[in-house]
Amino acid sequence: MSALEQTETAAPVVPMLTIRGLETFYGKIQALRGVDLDVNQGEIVTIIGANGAGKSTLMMTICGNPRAREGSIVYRGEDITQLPTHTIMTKDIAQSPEGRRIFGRMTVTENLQMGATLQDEKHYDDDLKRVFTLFPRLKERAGQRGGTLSGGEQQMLAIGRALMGRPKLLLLDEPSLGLAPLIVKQIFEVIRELNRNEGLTVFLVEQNAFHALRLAHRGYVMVNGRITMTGTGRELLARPEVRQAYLEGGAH
Ligand SMILES: Nc1ncnc2c1ncn2[C@@H]1O[C@H](COP(=O)(O)OP(=O)(O)OP(=O)(O)O)[C@@H](O)[C@H]1O
Repeated sequence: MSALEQTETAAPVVPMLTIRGLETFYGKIQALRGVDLDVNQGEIVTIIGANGAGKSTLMMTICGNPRAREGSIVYRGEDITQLPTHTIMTKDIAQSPEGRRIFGRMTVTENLQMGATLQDEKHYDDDLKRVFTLFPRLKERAGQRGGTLSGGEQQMLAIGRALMGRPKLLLLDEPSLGLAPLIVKQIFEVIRELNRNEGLTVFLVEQNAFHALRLAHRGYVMVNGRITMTGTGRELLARPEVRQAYLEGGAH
């Protein structure tokens, strides 16, 4: 195929998130060191790395807390680097944070309602139905308090709550953390479906490199606040350095 044919047939790349030279500090501790990263519309992009590499900090910096000291974050053409978190969250970005942070005393349905507060009420019934279809376990436990759910159900609830905000970009921080392999598989399958069927763009922070790189179109490896490698999920999975550091002996 000629280069021209390739250009004609390839789907256009539409940048969704463009991060350049990002530096984030906690007091004197520098957590991000000149991070460059791109997420295009319709992609699943993952960032993998060891404990303390800076993955969560990157995700939180995208959401404005902590704020970047240097560099820029452009979301769908708009520079959001210095915007407050509550403003960023009105821009069709939803986050499912590490540790889930669901409301333990509220029921499953009430938790989901909290995710819909910025949405038009007319979508509510349909959106609730959609989350219950994606995660039938949540439907079965609709009236149960969040704090009494299993870890896997809490993770489904955190993702479901994020989806109630009708995001165009879904940020997921370690959805596999502490979960049994079968539940991880189920949750990742839902993320794949959302991406394939609805074109949802996903940015996924993960320590579980095996699952994350199999799911993602592209991945980044972070070491000590720096991006050290990038490639397609498949390319990274095949690299000996990645296998040695993040796969061999690891639980997957
Ligand atoms: N609130 C904070 N105050 C001071 N230092 C922090 C704070 N949060 C994170 N750090 C430091 O910033 C660095 C990056 O941490 P971060 O949580 O982003 O890493 P991570 O890659 O997400 O790790 P994990 O996979 O363990 O969640 C670490 O050295 C950590 O100790």
